[in-house]
Amino acid sequence: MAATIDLTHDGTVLVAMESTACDPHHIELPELSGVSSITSQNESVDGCEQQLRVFLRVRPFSKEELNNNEDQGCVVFESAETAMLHAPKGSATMKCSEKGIGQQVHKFSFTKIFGPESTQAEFFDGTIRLQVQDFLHGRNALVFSYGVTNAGKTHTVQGMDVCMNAGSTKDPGILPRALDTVFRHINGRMYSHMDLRPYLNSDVQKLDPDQLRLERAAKTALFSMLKEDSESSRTSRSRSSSSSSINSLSFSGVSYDQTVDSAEGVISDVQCVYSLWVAYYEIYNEQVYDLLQPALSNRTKRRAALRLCEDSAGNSYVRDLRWVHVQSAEEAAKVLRVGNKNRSAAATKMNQSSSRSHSIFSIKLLRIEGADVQGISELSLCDLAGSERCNKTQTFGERLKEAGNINNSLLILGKCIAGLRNNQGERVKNSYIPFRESKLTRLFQGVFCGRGRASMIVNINQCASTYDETLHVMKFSAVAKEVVQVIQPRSLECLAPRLLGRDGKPLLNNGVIDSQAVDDYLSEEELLDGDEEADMSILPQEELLNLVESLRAKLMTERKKNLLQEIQIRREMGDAMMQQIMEIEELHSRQMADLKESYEEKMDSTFEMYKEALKEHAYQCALERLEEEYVPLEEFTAEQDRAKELERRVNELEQKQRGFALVLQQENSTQTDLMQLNTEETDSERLKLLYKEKCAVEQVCAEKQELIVSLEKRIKELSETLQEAGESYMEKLAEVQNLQNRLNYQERETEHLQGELTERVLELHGVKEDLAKLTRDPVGQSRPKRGLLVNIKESMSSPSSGNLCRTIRKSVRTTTALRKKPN
Ligand SMILES: Nc1ncnc2c1ncn2[C@@H]1O[C@H](COP(=O)(O)OP(=O)(O)OP(=O)(O)O)[C@@H](O)[C@H]1O
Repeated sequence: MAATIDLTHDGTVLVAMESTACDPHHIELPELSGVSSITSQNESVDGCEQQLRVFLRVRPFSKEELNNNEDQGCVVFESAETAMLHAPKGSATMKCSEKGIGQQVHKFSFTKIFGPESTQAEFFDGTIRLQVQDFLHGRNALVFSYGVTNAGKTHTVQGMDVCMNAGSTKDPGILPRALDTVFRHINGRMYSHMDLRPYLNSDVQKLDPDQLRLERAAKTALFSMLKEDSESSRTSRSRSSSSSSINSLSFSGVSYDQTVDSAEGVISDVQCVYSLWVAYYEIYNEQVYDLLQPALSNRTKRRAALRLCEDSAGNSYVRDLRWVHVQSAEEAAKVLRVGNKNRSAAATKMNQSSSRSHSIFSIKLLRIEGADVQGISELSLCDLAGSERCNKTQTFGERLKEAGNINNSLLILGKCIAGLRNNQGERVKNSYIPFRESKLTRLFQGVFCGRGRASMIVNINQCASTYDETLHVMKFSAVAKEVVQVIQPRSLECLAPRLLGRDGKPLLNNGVIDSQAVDDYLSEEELLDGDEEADMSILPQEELLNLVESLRAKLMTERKKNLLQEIQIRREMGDAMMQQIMEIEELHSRQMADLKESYEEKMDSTFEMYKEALKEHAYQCALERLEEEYVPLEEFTAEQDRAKELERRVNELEQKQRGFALVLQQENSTQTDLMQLNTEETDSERLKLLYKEKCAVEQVCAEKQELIVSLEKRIKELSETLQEAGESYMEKLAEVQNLQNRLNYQERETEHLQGELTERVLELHGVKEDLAKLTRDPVGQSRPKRGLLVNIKESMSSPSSGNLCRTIRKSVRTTTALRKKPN
């Protein structure tokens, strides 16, 4: 249950009381005249805001610690309210600060600081004496000690010898001193019978003679556990029957200052008598055990775990917890010693007598006038188990489990305190406070939320080796100090408790239970899970039947409401999913279009690139060849002219040769004639000339022939180069073709994906229809009520919603595939 926020008319934001904080039947009761006159002069006015009081107590070093060089000046006191913590070398804090994370020095302020030299008396007077006075004046009070293991919590709460389970207390702590103060205060006004016993959270039960006999026997049995000699018992009994006196106190170290009490104002109403009851229990491994119940078995020393319940107003109490009527401080001390014997203490590495549980000593004071109980108040002193780091303390097995539970409940206490702090202030957030997550916080939820005053004692040692843990505790206390408690007005808290008989029926007429009010105050959680922890046994049978009927009706309404809510949520979920799927689909199509476009662009550009490259290549090749075979034009023309000239001359010469041949033939024929006629000298000269001419012509012919051959060779080479260029062009053309084929393949794939998308859309329509059918289901159909989340999960796993899930999964797979594909 979270603390609610109340915005008052003047704009101040307060942490208001929880529903557990006030009793419906109490509200109806008129304020009692006798109560209002009992007002504490030292505390703040009722109904106001008050900061949680946080006291720091620093214990002195032991000899062993001094020998181990634990004194490194880690704790320095600046004033009576401020202390500085200096990180020692080697601590995690120092290492962090060396790396630039965090600081080496931390400053903390407290309501008051008590140094190592402070005495138990000084501490009591400066811290909870006022709360004890408040308790005597009818107000609830809670004091809890918090700190790492071996920091001195038990010493502070119980004192030197009590915490060691030894005999009498030499140097008593706040608990024996509180008891002492109470007994001195009510001295001479003790209610001599034990027939009025505390019941549930803040009610009183009238015991009949049988119950009374049992109560007496139980008390005797309890004290006999201490195996004290009969002499001392007799003395005790005689003292019990008489009024309490200073000499009767068992806490030998308590020194009593009469002036303090007189200054606080003694209750003027002499008609009032008091009955005092105490209980002593522990929370060990998240189980509540009564420290005053004998163990179930001698071997295991375990007792039955008790249940934590809530009364009809939501106030927590421990069911079947043993309340012992005490009539003197000595009896109270005995109760404490019996409980301490049973307390789960085991030696840890850091503390030879370490408390492994949160122990709570509760005192209930009944204010009786005539036959009526006018008021009841409770003072609880809680000695929390020490937080510890498991590796440092070398914790194993059972000890490790204990440490885990201890640390967890302290963590939740821290969360609750931080939650209370966060829920107050200017910009309030009504955040959830996890009171119900641990037994400890559940028990004290009421006090934290205004049903009394709480104060915290922070115990620390100054050892360098536990510096980091100590710093953590100090940080926790800094948060706690910011918590502002809004204390309920006395008019609500100090009203008379109900007086109930053996069968639980209220004995007072004006204490009639308003079933409607109970209905209103029962939380929804209790209604739904039928938790056995809401104790209804206090209601009479008729009321119970009415209550059951009204609860059944309420349950039906709740179920209907839940079903409608479920349908609404399903519809909203369906719409949200549809919206999501549409968005995914749109995204897909956009991605596909983009993809297609980019592929096309890529292909075009690649094609263009290859084309360009091919052209370039061909051009380059041509250029190279041209360079190799380049002949200037004039030279080529001149050469051609020469060739033509030579050809012409060859032709001329050939004609001439043919002419000569004819001539020679003719001359040969005539030569025979002339030979006879001409002289031999002329013939030979002509022949020589002709022969010379013939040789010259033949030489020119041969030259021309060579030139022709070389030209033909060049022509052949050129045609080969051309052929090569053609082949490489063909190759490039083939590559381009290949790329074109790939582009076609990609296009086909894109079409395929689009087809799949269309299929998904059709499936979606199917799912939408399923949802619509679901929505049309009749509202009144009874279904097993197992919680909204479970039903939603079931519906999601049902065959109809299976399609939806598959669709979503497929969509997600497609998206993932698409994301991967482009690369
Ligand atoms: N103010 C003090 N003066 C002298 N001795 C002290 C003081 N406070 C604590 N000590 C001693 O220190 C030791 C550890 O104290 P104590 O057992 O109270 O620690 P604790 O915090 O209760 O430890 P745990 O959480 O493990 O039970 C005891 O021997 C106790 O006597």
